[in-house]
Amino acid sequence: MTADRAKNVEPVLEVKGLMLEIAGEQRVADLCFSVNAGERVCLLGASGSGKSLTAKMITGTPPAGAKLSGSIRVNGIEVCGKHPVARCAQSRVATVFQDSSTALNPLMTLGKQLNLALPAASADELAAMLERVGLDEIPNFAARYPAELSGGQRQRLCIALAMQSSSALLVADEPTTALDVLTQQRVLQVMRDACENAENPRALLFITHDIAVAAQLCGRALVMENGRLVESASMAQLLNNPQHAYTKRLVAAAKHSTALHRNASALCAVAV
Ligand SMILES: Nc1ncnc2c1ncn2[C@@H]1O[C@H](COP(=O)(O)OP(=O)(O)OP(=O)(O)O)[C@@H](O)[C@H]1O
Repeated sequence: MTADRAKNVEPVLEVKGLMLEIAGEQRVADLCFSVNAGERVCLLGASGSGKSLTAKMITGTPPAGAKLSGSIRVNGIEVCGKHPVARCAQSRVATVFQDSSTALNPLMTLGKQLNLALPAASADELAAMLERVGLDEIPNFAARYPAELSGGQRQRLCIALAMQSSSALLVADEPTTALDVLTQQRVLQVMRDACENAENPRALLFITHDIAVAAQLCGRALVMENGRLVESASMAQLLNNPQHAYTKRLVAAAKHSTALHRNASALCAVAV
């Protein structure tokens, strides 16, 4: 199968009957879903519901000793249980994880790491990339080491690098958690643009427990509870007519917090 045919005909990500067991305990059970090119899908769920383990199986980095079964196809190519370096270029996954501290080489300057990661990029292209994620105003950026950035700055750099990769699938696990609200908006826009790229539309699996952030970015939602998928719907359906008890609680809590924000803004307006 050619890359073009795979891109046009099959979903970029197709998960079927996926299971994961750690030390004899089932942590993820019978997952089935798919994500098409250009689609932004969020994976929601409470803490411990299995979102990160699902992301790790898709990216090829499950915990050591975990037992996987089922199927994960990226661009039509089976990758379940395959380490990232054993995957062919077409089936590689660009990733951004919650903790950016391990994604960069602590002993190499940022300039060197950018040149290694993107050898064909011109100085202008690198500057534009840094500007998109708000890192362009940091003095002596290229000469700094990762430890000389804040956690949020490191996270933005990792997001920018993932966006530059040619992978058709991006898996982002809580990528905006460490960011302030304005930077978060900027990063969401970068991810939106990467998926909507007309020449190379990407599929995004966005993992979060924050339904408000998910609603800004994603058109479709999957909800996990206790390692299982309990709801799958368009974002609009999920917000207007949640079906599962957990989703109902999540939506009600998000609406309550939005109402609180609205009241707080009204109070501020009165105070002024
Ligand atoms: N390496 C591991 N060894 C044993 N159990 C694990 C391991 N990693 C995760 N688990 C367990 O598997 C379950 C799912 O974990 P996972 O990290 O996928 O949750 P999550 O939905 O991403 O939660 P959070 O939103 O808090 O990040 C949890 O009960 C967790 O304790």
